[in-house]
Amino acid sequence: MTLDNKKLLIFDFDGTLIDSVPDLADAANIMLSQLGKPTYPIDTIQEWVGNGARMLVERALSGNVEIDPNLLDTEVEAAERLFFDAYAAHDTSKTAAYPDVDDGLKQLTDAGFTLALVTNKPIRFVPDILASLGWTSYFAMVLGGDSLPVKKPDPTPLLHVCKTLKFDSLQTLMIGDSINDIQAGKRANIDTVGLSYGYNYGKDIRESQPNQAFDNFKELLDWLLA
Ligand SMILES: O=C(O)COP(=O)(O)O
Ligand SMILES: [Mg+2]
Repeated sequence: MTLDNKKLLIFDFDGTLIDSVPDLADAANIMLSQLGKPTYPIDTIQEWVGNGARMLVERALSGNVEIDPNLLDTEVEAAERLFFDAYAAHDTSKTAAYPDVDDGLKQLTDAGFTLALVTNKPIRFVPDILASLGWTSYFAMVLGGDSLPVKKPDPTPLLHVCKTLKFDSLQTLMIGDSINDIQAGKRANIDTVGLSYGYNYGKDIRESQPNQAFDNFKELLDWLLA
């Protein structure tokens, strides 16, 4: 892979730019307590993040990354409402940018890259979190997990961003912490960068064979801005 022609950087959000698991875990545990169910430590809940809020709720109700097949839709929907209420009240309480991201987004913008955000997080939560970090103006386009009928690892959200912003897949780089980001990139014929510090079901992102992998945002910046 060469960086020469890369113009559009599509970033994942949770586990890539922000450490959001403390707030997601609090919201999941508030929901579980309200339902009289057992709560879980943050390290456990971290391994349930990656496929959007609905799946996090289903995994929390199951107490496992594998979803209990006996869960009822009505039960999940009621739990999801409780989770959404709890997360809306706490989506920026403990959420913080990873080191070097805040300044890095500015440096990448100044260097002429176009930035976009594609997260599996429900879109309703994204604008407030971006605003709380002062990042709204950095992103030419933002898609949430429910902005389109399908989410990552489906390639559709990435292809939709490329088409809307008028870049082809060869001009684009997908940067994320999860196998879902890497698979979406590969299926869209977009080169991928894996970041190892986020949430990937407890697995090393290098197992997903991204084109490049870095252990912190600073290394990514040094490579992109070299
Ligand atoms: O909400 C999730 O499950 C993961 O969100 P992400 O796609 O920004 O990592
Ligand atoms: Mg992520």
